[in-house]
Amino acid sequence: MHSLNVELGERSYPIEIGSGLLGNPQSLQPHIRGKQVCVVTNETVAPLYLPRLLDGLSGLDRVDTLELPDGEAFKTLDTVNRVFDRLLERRHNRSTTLIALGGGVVGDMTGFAAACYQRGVDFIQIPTTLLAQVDSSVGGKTGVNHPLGKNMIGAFHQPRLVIADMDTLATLPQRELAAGLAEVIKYGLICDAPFFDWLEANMPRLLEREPQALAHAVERSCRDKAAVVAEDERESGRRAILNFGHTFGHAIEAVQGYGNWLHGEAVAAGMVMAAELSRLRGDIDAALVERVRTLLELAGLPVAAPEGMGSGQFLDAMAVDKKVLDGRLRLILLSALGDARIVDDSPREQVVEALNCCGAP
Ligand SMILES: NC(=O)c1ccc[n+]([C@@H]2O[C@H](COP(=O)([O-])OP(=O)(O)OC[C@H]3O[C@@H](n4cnc5c(N)ncnc54)[C@H](O)[C@@H]3O)[C@@H](O)[C@H]2O)c1
Ligand SMILES: O=C(O)C(=O)C[C@@H](O)[C@H](O)[C@H](O)COP(=O)(O)O
Ligand SMILES: [Zn+2]
Repeated sequence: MHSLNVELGERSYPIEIGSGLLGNPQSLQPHIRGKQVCVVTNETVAPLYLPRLLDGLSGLDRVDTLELPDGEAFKTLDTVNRVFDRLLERRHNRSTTLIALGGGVVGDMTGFAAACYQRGVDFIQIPTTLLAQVDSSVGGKTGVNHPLGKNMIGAFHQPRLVIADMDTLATLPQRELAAGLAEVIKYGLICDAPFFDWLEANMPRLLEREPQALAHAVERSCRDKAAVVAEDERESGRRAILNFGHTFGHAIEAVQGYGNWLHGEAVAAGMVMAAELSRLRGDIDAALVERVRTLLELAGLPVAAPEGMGSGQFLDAMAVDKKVLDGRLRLILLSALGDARIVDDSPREQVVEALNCCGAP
């Protein structure tokens, strides 16, 4: 087992990465402060992993469970309200701990419920998708979507513990594995050039789910993310680099309808758009853009805009991005492999040209 720490003073917490962690009371129970927990999961993950997790929780006074409907389309306030209903029906108090068992959708909503319930209770992340293990379970961004924009309602609320049990990846559909690889590749691009080189050499091993390769990718990604979050917990500066590809990607998710393009797929295409824009500004060369495209394609990810989605639709949807300041788009662009920065002076025509390069007329 590998253990990392997210260093945030009194809000610091461990990320435990390994095999056989789910049903082990020793990995979980020392981190549960009260004697009550509510496990929030979904209808797909519950039959696969809830019984094993419940073994790891035996001995507590109260263990309630809640199964939410599955899918990005259900990442809404209405669904979070079902968590509040369950907690109130079962008289959970401020000493309760919510446990998110599932992918990023369950994690983001459970974290948001934990941030709000009785003004804030503990929560633990048990991510079961690659994307959630390498990204969404770490860093404390929680929330839900709005029809007009992705993750528009939310809160920063750090978990007390993250447990990434690598065994859960065995049942993940290949399309979901690829979606997680998009965020893994993101770390190489924004802050870890040697990791990008490693990914180029080892992508076939990851796609074959070789345990050592997957464990290395999860650990390295979590390490990279934890370092950025420790520097800037609430995204007042550097943390925004974790949004590389996301302004374009969130536009795709919203315009296509939540769940039609997976988050990781939309981010993959968005990263190519951001790389093209970086090239048009003269910051990186065409050879690096090709490396980005090639690696994403090798991972089985889309590298162009959805069919029929034009640059006008992109720009409209991108105008609600949370990074917009005084009406100006702020985009995360590359200065080099492994080096990203926030840019607020890209002319509209150049953004349109980058979109054109990626198949959006
Ligand atoms: N908070 C953050 O920092 C952050 C970071 C990145 C992404 N996100 C959010 O995360 C969400 C995407 O998360 P995701 O990619 O995990 O999607 P997801 O939560 O929808 O899970 C993908 C699918 O896999 C299923 N599943 C989960 N674990 C499984 C397993 N072990 N075996 C088989 N099936 C399994 C789920 O039921 C779902 O159908 C998006 O809403 C995105 O905005 C948040
Ligand atoms: O943790 C972060 O910070 C991120 O930006 C990680 C992203 O991968 C993630 O998709 C996040 O939810 C995007 O946040 P948003 O604030 O841009 O909606
Ligand atoms: Zn993301």
